[in-house]
Amino acid sequence: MNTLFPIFVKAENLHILIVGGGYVGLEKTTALLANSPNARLTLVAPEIRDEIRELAQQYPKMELIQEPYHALFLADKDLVIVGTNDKDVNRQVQADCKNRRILVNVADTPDLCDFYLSSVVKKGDLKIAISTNGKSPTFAKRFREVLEEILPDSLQETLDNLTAIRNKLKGDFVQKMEKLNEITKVLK
Ligand SMILES: C[C@@]1(CC(=O)O)C2=NC(=C\c3[nH]c(c(CCC(=O)O)c3CC(=O)O)Cc3[nH]c(c(CC(=O)O)c3CCC(=O)O)/C=C3\N/C(=C\2)[C@@H](CCC(=O)O)[C@]3(C)CC(=O)O)/[C@H]1CCC(=O)O
Ligand SMILES: NC(=O)c1ccc[n+]([C@@H]2O[C@H](COP(=O)([O-])OP(=O)(O)OC[C@H]3O[C@@H](n4cnc5c(N)ncnc54)[C@H](O)[C@@H]3O)[C@@H](O)[C@H]2O)c1
Repeated sequence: MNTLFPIFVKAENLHILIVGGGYVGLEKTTALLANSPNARLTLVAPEIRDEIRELAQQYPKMELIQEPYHALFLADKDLVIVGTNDKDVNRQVQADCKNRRILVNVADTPDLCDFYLSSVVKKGDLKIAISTNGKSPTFAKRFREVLEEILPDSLQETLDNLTAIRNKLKGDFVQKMEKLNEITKVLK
């Protein structure tokens, strides 16, 4: 059964810890910054890839700590993503997070994840997150490419127009809702 509940997080309101500075650390850092360039990120690992160091130079709210993980690094963190090449470390981080009620993603172990990252389609203000319930991240990536190809750039204009109409509409909540539903029938 697919019981995942999708939400859109204002990552800039959070302090996120990434544990591991290899390919997985790079992939998850890139995904976060591509969507939320103002997110406060701390990455901890004894070895950190050069590409991650370059990102840290471009994003002032990203901090690197070149040390092995310690539970003390969880202080003040809201969300954690772990992807080291040491399964015991990954499991320890997950257990420490659970003890502190911090949401955690263990990249290579879906069963230990409180949340998954998704493939993200972006057309201006429209954002679509795709998940396959962990079944095939590659399918999610390919489906993102399909949607990116077929969604027209004019979507932003539609959204801007609808915002303008929404702000101008008079009447109570129900009247506004009925009007907006009427106007957008052509989109079906
Ligand atoms: C969507 C995306 C978001 C992102 O990471 O930003 C994402 N993985 C992406 C790519 C990708 N990851 C992997 C490949 C190699 C091919 C393959 O295995 O398919 C490719 C393809 C590539 O890179 O081309 C390997 C892999 N991934 C996971 C495992 C462990 C396992 O399944 O057991 C392994 C095996 C590791 C090993 O073998 O050791 C697990 C997860 N990966 C997820 C997300 C979560 C489920 C999302 C969902 O519900 O669909 C979940 C559960 C946890 C998480 O990571 O959050 C991003 C595409 C972004 C884009 O381009 O749009
Ligand atoms: N979910 C995914 O998308 C995905 C994709 C590919 C691989 N994986 C899996 O994720 C794991 C990591 O892969 P990788 O390619 O990033 O490995 P990698 O070898 O490139 O990097 C491992 C990183 O873990 C760090 N590390 C090791 N011990 C640590 C500790 N005690 N504290 C903090 N950091 C520590 C290392 O310093 C290094 O930065 C592998 O098990 C791999 O199979 C997951």
